Amino acid sequence: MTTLEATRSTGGATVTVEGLRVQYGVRTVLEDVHLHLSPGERVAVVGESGGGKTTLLRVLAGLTGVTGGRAEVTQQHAAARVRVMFQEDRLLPWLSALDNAALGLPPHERPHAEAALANVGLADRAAAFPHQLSGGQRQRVALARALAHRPALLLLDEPFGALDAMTRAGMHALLNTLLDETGATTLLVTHDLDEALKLADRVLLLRAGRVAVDVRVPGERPRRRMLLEPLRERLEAQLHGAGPE
Ligand SMILES: Nc1ncnc2c1ncn2[C@@H]1O[C@H](COP(=O)(O)OP(=O)(O)OP(=O)(O)O)[C@@H](O)[C@H]1O
Repeated sequence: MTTLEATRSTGGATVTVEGLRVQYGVRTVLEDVHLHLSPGERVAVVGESGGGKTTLLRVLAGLTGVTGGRAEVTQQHAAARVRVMFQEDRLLPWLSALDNAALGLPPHERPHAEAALANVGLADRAAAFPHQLSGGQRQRVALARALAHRPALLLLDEPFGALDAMTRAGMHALLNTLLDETGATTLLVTHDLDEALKLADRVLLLRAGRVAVDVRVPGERPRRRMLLEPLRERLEAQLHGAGPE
């Protein structure tokens, strides 16, 4: 088994969201959201702060209940494996990088964690504890942990928000390679339009709890930045409420 085979998911999940409504008390955070993700599709969700991005991700993770409508994550008509990666690495300080990557896996699946750690370039730091690793390395362990579970749906909530620009660029390249290999359906919440355009095939813009824009990113990956400039400018304007929808 090669390391990439070990972390390859069994294909991507299908996500179906219909008429989704989420309220916290009297406050409506998501309203009449419709969304369909095909297996292997990569979608970025952008939008103003408080627009409901994280809430949508949490609904798909099963962490937040819905008030109305439905949200389903399936694979071949069964519930699909879902993993979430957050802005904070959420590593346990008393566990080694490998033990963190293997957290929650049954013992016979531990080789998947070893393979995932190798895939993020940290095979030689398997015995290191989180405090002995840089911020970028810790996020790579967090990514390895998510991938070791071979998720059919990978949910990323501002996963690189706390990293410096250089480290973030390295993570983008790594994530693109690993996602190509795993085939997982991916939903990325980000504030960074460049990150969205680099990693996703489709960008959703949430405004006031609704999908205001749902646009396909043109061209094949890796995409030339210059070709994306018109879409970037359009999304930038829409993000700040200035552009037409
Ligand atoms: N558990 C909760 N109880 C009450 N209100 C909440 C809860 N979680 C989120 N909210 C509110 O719901 C709204 C949407 O929050 P959410 O985190 O989904 O937005 P977001 O688009 O991800 O924002 P940001 O970009 O700032 O992270 C916000 O106004 C937030 O204060």
